[in-house]
Amino acid sequence: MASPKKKLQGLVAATVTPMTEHGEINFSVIGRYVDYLVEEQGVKNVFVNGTTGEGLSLSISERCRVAEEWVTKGRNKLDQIVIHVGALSLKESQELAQHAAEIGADGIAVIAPFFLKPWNKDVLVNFLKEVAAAAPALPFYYYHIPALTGVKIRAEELLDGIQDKIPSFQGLKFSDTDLLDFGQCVDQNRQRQFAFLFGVDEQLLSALVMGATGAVGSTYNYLGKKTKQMLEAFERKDFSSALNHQFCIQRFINFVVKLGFGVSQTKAIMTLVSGIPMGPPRLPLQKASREFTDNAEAKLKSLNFLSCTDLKDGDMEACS
Ligand SMILES: CC(=O)N[C@H](C=O)[C@@H](O)[C@H](O)[C@H](O)CO
Ligand SMILES: CC(=O)C(=O)O
Repeated sequence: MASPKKKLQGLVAATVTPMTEHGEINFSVIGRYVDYLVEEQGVKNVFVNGTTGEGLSLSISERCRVAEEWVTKGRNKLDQIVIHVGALSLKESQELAQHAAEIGADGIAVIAPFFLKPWNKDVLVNFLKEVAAAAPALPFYYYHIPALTGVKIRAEELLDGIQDKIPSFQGLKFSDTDLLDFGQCVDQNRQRQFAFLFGVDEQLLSALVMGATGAVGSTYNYLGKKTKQMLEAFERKDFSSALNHQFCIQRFINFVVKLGFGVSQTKAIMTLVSGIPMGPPRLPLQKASREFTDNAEAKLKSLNFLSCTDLKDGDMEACS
């Protein structure tokens, strides 16, 4: 699948990695997961082994097997499967990149190494370049997530001249709230066909205004359909509807953020909404509490985000 790819756009679900109660990867439900995303959420792109997928908590061989399962089960159903291959060890990252190419993934993404860190742009670009070179035919995306990596080199600075160093560079996954940096990434690269994928789901509308061409996020697993309504409203320049949709999504995210929201909670919500057992996360994460799940369920219902037969009439909060 190394032929030139059509641009990655629209929604991309950052997938969770299903696990058994004993903490082993539950490969057997990935086929159902693909069908759920496509049929129930209308989401046809996935980002595998990233933050939400606990990629950095998996062994290299587990990461390879998870990637293989998504590629196998997603064949002829998904549009694009991007594999996150970032690692602290350049060698491991290269091995994962090469593996992604061999199995026919559609792209690879890499975060900045975050223990021994690159302290300037040139060093970071050199690291990324070495990874990209292990899979030169695969579209390469830089995954900017400074709050988690602690690497705060601005994306705008990183993108300057990057294609000279990394010919397969295809875009940016921007998981930060600095819209000045994001806007300048778009503004300074208008002539290039880069994908600008935004990664803060609660602020996607602002990023669309700044020129985002798509979005990668955890909530598109279960709010994909809702978020598509916002994208469609934005496309037809119905900004007031688009804002209503964003506010509805924000009401949910704001609610769960206050309860404590992360990968564990995403797994619990996704289990609840899809009916597919995603299982607990792996240590150091802890399983979401029953109380969290009950509260999240009630909120999803009150916002009309879940099909529910016993909603009270005239529920003022419901979002259409
Ligand atoms: C840190 C993190 O996991 N960010 C995700 C993707 O980048 C987002 O999809 C968030 O989960 C989402 O925006 C909710 O805050
Ligand atoms: C959210 C996201 O993009 C990730 O899980 O990596």
